[in-house]
Amino acid sequence: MRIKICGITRLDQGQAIASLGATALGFICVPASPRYISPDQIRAITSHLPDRVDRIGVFANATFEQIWETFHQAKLTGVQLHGDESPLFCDRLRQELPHGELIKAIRVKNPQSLSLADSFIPHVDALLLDAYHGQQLGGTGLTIDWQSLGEFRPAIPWFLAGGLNPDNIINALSCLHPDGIDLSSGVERSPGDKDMAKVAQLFENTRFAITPD
Ligand SMILES: O=C(O)c1ccccc1N[C@@H]1O[C@H](COP(=O)(O)O)[C@@H](O)[C@H]1O
Repeated sequence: MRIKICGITRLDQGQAIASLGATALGFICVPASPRYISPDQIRAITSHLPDRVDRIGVFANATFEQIWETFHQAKLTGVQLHGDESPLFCDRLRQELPHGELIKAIRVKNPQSLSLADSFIPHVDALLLDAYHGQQLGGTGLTIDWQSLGEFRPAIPWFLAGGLNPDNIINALSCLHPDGIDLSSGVERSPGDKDMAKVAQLFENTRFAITPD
């Protein structure tokens, strides 16, 4: 199972989280977010990470040019689209960033949200399900009703996100079997500042779900 820790803003924390076993780190490229980090600041972190760790930029309704430039400038390996991007937009990104992993986030509001997720399957590499919030796009700490995802088995890998933390992760993974999990606010002291004790606890509590290389 992949473990992505999102909202990284500090090199020391990024490196420590990679050492604990994160398979991916996420960087928030959404200017309105309190976890925003500039492309140059991301690069200062990504340049000092082990190659095995994926570096994912999180965007929401950004232009193609903004994503393309940030991807290269920040030395990212993937892009997470967390806004209202269309399948057509995903196709274009995939064409122009052929080596980048493309993850489409869907904010789950109702059963139709899962049909929307399915409609992206031919256009992206992975899906990510996050909780819906009326005003905020992500990093809300809200959880999805996991029971409502019982039938969700897309034909491509998917991440479970939304309000996950060291305390609820065992319960979440007893209900669902995602290919990956993604956490942000559940393992931080304040936006962008990770709580390393909580991150360590998370890895301890998910050890049962991690298959050795
Ligand atoms: O974290 C943010 O500030 C953010 C802003 C805009 C879009 C996405 C954002 N974060 C993503 O939200 C989910 C869930 O976060 P949480 O665990 O509930 O705090 C995660 O995928 C982040 O990448």
